[in-house]
Amino acid sequence: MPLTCSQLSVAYGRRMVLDGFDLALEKGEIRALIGPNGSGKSTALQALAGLIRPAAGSVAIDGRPVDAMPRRELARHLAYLPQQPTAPDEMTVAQLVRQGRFAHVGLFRGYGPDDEQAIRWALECTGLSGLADRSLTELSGGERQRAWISAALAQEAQILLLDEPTTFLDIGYQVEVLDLVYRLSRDRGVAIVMAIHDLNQAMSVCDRISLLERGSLVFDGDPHALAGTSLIEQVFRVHGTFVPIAADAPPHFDVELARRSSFALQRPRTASGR
Ligand SMILES: Nc1ncnc2c1ncn2[C@@H]1O[C@H](COP(=O)(O)OP(=O)(O)OP(=O)(O)O)[C@@H](O)[C@H]1O
Repeated sequence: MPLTCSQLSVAYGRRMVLDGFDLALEKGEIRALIGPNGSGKSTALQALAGLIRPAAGSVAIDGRPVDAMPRRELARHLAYLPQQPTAPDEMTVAQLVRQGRFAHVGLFRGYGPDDEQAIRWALECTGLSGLADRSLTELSGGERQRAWISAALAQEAQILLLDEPTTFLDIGYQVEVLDLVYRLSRDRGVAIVMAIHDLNQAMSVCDRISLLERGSLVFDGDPHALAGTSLIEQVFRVHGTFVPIAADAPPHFDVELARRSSFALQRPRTASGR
């Protein structure tokens, strides 16, 4: 079992934002973390990455607690891509991706052929080989997103935590990233947890789905099982139905667009009538 956590809870100050979160991530599994804004997805990913000290519970990789693991060793097992990563403006794509190898090089071992190959592979996978010498400021939002994905890939970790990896991407690159995630899991046995807002992409690509509501896990199971519940409607406060799309694929959620507003757009008139 590459990544596990049990009864993981995180508080910011006195406010508990993740409460009793459980995960048992298998080798090669793709797990979607879904839930409304502010439900705790990013917090869960940060806690899984060992970046936040939990108020309770613990995270382990192959049974070893991550908080006892030296950072470099942890980075060889686990790559984490936050929602809004930052880097110095002048950094080039190649430099950023090169940094992804930091866990594999050290005081006594510089960059070798293996590292150069991993960097080339990571750039190719994200279609960035031609932009390697561009600085990050000279990229579009989507290209920058792919540069960060590339850096995470160069890390060649067996566990990949991705926080909304398709957010800034056009539909073509969204599909490419999801295909890449699928190939990494199936061909290389990489276990992936990704926070994602597109429910139907999660239904199509992921083996299992964890649904969070106000910091609590309200569902953990496969997409077919989720489609058998009314949780999506309840948790996201929408109307819709799951509709079949193909015999061998999980159904997709067809949301009903009510074209109604829950708040008045018209400003109340004053006594003067204006
Ligand atoms: N550094 C912080 N300090 C205090 N509260 C925080 C901090 N980061 C997040 N929160 C709060 O914790 C809760 C969970 O936030 P989190 O970012 O994990 O949600 P999320 O599900 O990833 O949301 P989104 O879909 O909007 O990205 C929210 O109520 C948020 O306001």
